[in-house]
Amino acid sequence: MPEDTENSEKKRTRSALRLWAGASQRAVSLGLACQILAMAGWIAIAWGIGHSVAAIAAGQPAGPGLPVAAAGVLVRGISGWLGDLLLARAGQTMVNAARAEIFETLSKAGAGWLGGADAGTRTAQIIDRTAKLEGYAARWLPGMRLAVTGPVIILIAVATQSWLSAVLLLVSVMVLPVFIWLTASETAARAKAQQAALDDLSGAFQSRAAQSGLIRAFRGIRRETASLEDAALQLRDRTMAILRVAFLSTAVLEFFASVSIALVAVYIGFKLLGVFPFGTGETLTLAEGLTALILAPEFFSPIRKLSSLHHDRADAAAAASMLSDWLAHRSDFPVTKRPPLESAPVITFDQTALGWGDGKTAVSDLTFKALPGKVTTLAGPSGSGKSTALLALIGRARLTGGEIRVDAHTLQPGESLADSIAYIGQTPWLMEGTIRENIAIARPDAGPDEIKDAARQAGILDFADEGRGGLEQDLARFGAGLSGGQRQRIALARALLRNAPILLLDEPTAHLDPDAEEDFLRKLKDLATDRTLLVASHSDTLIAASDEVIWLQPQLMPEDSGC
Ligand SMILES: Nc1ncnc2c1ncn2[C@@H]1O[C@H](COP(=O)(O)OP(=O)(O)OP(=O)(O)O)[C@@H](O)[C@H]1O
Repeated sequence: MPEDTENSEKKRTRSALRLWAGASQRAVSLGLACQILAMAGWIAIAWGIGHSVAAIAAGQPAGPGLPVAAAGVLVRGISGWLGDLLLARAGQTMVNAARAEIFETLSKAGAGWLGGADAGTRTAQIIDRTAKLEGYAARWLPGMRLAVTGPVIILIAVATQSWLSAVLLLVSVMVLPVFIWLTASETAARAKAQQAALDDLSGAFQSRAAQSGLIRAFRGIRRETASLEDAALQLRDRTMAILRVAFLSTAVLEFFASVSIALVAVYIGFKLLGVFPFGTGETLTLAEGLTALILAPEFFSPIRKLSSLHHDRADAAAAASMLSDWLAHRSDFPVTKRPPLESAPVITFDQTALGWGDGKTAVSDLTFKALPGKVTTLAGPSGSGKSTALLALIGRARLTGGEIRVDAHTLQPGESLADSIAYIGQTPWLMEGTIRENIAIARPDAGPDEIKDAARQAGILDFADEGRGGLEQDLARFGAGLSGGQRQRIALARALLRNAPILLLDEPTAHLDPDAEEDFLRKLKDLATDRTLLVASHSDTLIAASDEVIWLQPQLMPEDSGC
C-alpha cells in the first residue's frame, strides 16, 4: 500500500476510534478511578499484613495491621466490582455510538448500500465489527492509563518502605516499553489479516449456503467443500499467528517481571538477614521489607494486563479501519432526497452520462424526454445501461456528465426522486409474511380495500385465491415458492398502492408467459395515466406497445476502443 494511503488510513482509523470512544469517556474515567482505588486497597492490604506479621514475629499483638488489611480487602473488592461494571458500560456505550453513526450515515447514503440481496450480510458485518470495539473502551483505554498511573503509585508506596527496592523495580521496568511497542505493532497487522480471513470465510460460507441447491445440481459439493476448507485453514493459520505473538509476548513479560521480583526478594531477604554485601545506607525493618515484597508483584500487574489487552486494541483498530473505510466510501457519494412531487413531471435526459463510481462509464450521451401519460421505453442489449438510467433517478448511479431535468429542476449529482417514485426492479424483494403485508409495505397506512384493489389490478387475486387463504396467505422467506411472474405482480401491487407520480419498471415482462405478458401490456396504458412511466425492456412486444422507444448502445471498453 502506498505510504500516503497508509497514513491517511491510519489517521482515519485513529479519529474514528477517538470519536466513538468519546461517548464513553466519563464511564472510562470513573472505571479507572475505581481501579486506582482498588490498587490503594492493595497497598493497605500489603501494609496491614507486613506490619501485623512483623508485630506477631516480635511477640507483640498484631496492632492496627489487621483492621487496615481488612479495610483494604473491602475497598479492593467493592471498587473492583464497581470498576468492572462501569467499564462494561463504557464498552457498550462505544459500540452503540459507532453503530448509531454508521447506520445514520448509511441511511443518508440511500438504499444502495444497505439494500439488495446482501443487506443481511452487510448488516451482520457491521454488528460484528462494531462489537469488536467494546474491548477498546472497556479494557484497552483504562488498561493503558492504569499501566502508567498504577506502577507510579505502587512505586511511591514501595519507596516509602524501601527506596532501593523501588529503584530495582524502576530499572527493570525500563526495558518493557520497547518490548510492548514491538508486540503492539506485530499484533495490529496480524489482527487485520485475521479479520480479513474471517470475512472471506463467512462470505464464502454464506454464498455457498444460499446456493446449496445449485451446487448439488452441478455436482459441486466436493469442490465447494474444498474451497470452504481452504478459507477455514487460512483463518486458522492467521489465528495461530496471533496466538504465537500473544504467547511469546506473555512469556517474555513474565520473565522480566519474575526476575525483577526475585531481585527485590533477594535484596530484602539478604538485607533482613544482615548479609547484604554492599552498603546501601538503607535500614530495613521486617514490616517494611514484607510490605515492599507484597507490593512488588502489583507493580507489574497493570503492565502485564496491558500486554494481554493488545488484542482488544488490535481488534478494535482493525474493525475501526474497515468501518471508517466504508463510511468514507459512502460519504463520497451522499444521496439527498427531493421533496415529493405533486404531479407527474416531464423527465428530460440531456446528453446524460452515468457511472457507478468505478471510473467506468455505464451510459453516455443519453438524450430523451419522458412525458406524463406516455409509455417511454429504454431498449438495447444487455449491459447497455437501461437499469442504470432508471437508478440514476433515485440517486443510485452517479451523474457524471450532461443533465437530468425534472420539469424545470436540474437534478444535482446524488439527488434522488425516491419520494416521488414507485420502482419495480428485476428481482422484486419479498419478505417473510402474508401477501397483504408484502403489499402494504409500500404504504403502511393503506386501508384493506385499497390493498385489495391494488392486488386485484396487479392480477394477484388470480393466484392468491380465497381457497388458499387469499391475501392472508403466508409467503416463505424471500418469497420462495412463488414464480417470477407472481413476484412481479406483488411488486406491481406495491407500486399501484404507492401511487407515486413516477413509475419505473425494470424488465416487467421478463418472467411472464405470452398470455400474462399480453395481459400486462393491456394494463400498461392504464399505468401511464397521470404518471410518468419509464420502462427498461428487451421485450419486442413491450417495445412495440410503447409510445416512445430510446435505444441504448453498450459502452466501449477501453481495450475495444483502440482499433
Ligand atoms: N451496481 C452496480 N455497480 C457497478 N456497476 C454496475 C452496477 N449495475 C450495473 N453496473 C454496470 O453498468 C453497466 C450497465 O448495466 P445495466 O444493468 O444498467 O445494463 P442493462 O442494460 O440494464 O442490462 P440488462 O438488460 O442485462 O439488465 C454494466 O457495465 C454493468 O456492469
